[in-house]
Amino acid sequence: MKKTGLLFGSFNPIHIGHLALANYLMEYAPFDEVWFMVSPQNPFKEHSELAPADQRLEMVKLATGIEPKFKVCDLEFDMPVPSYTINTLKRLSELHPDHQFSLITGSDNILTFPRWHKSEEILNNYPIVVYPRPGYEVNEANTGLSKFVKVVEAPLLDISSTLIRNGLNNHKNLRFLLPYGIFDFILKEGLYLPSS
Ligand SMILES: Nc1ncnc2c1ncn2[C@@H]1O[C@H](COP(=O)(O)OP(=O)(O)OP(=O)(O)O)[C@@H](O)[C@H]1O
Ligand SMILES: O=C(O)c1ccc[n+]([C@@H]2O[C@H](COP(=O)([O-])O)[C@@H](O)[C@H]2O)c1
Repeated sequence: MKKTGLLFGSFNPIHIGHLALANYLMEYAPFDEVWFMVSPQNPFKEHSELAPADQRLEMVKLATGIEPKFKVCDLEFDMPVPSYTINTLKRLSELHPDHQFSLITGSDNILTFPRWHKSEEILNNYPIVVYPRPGYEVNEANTGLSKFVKVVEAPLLDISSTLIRNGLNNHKNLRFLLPYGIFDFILKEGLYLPSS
């Protein structure tokens, strides 16, 4: 069985915080592979704040292509929106019986987890690896999900896609907060600019 970590996200856009985390967990969880699952529509996010899904996917491919143990998954592109994680997990397990999937998620997301669609079913069937994000204190006791959730320490960069979008919106050059090639892609495609 291939131990596979699933990093679900909107990746709006992908930034070096995502890559650093995936890299660290690949080595220290450890995982044989980390799959970046690009969600076209997070059930909790406004459609209007998201760049087109195809361009977000393209950026994730561009950013991760250099690492053979990173895979990009567009399975949710052919599934109903919004993207409910339980449906994707079930589909993945059917398609890849030789993989043992774990969900990787930040403490920001685990705090809303009880409101996720069929969250109990996720808990009962998939290990969840949670890492703390600044401002979202979490430990095995306060998640209330202790039995199924493993909290891991990972070095984190205090960067978010929101910070990137806001900066770009203010004409800031944030080239080095983004994986190689992504800043140029964003400029070329005219994403996240005041006029777009
Ligand atoms: N700097 C970071 N370090 C570690 N994990 C991160 C970081 N930024 C995001 N993540 C995690 O990556 C996953 C996908 O995140 P997402 O695409 O929502 O990025 P985000 O930066 O949180 O975006 P936004 O600011 O738009 O909400 C989530 O589990 C999130 O917790
Ligand atoms: O399944 C749900 O009910 C659910 C509720 C909230 C978020 N999610 C998923 O969690 C992932 C993280 O989203 P984001 O936008 O914070 O990167 C993304 O894949 C969402 O579709 C899933």
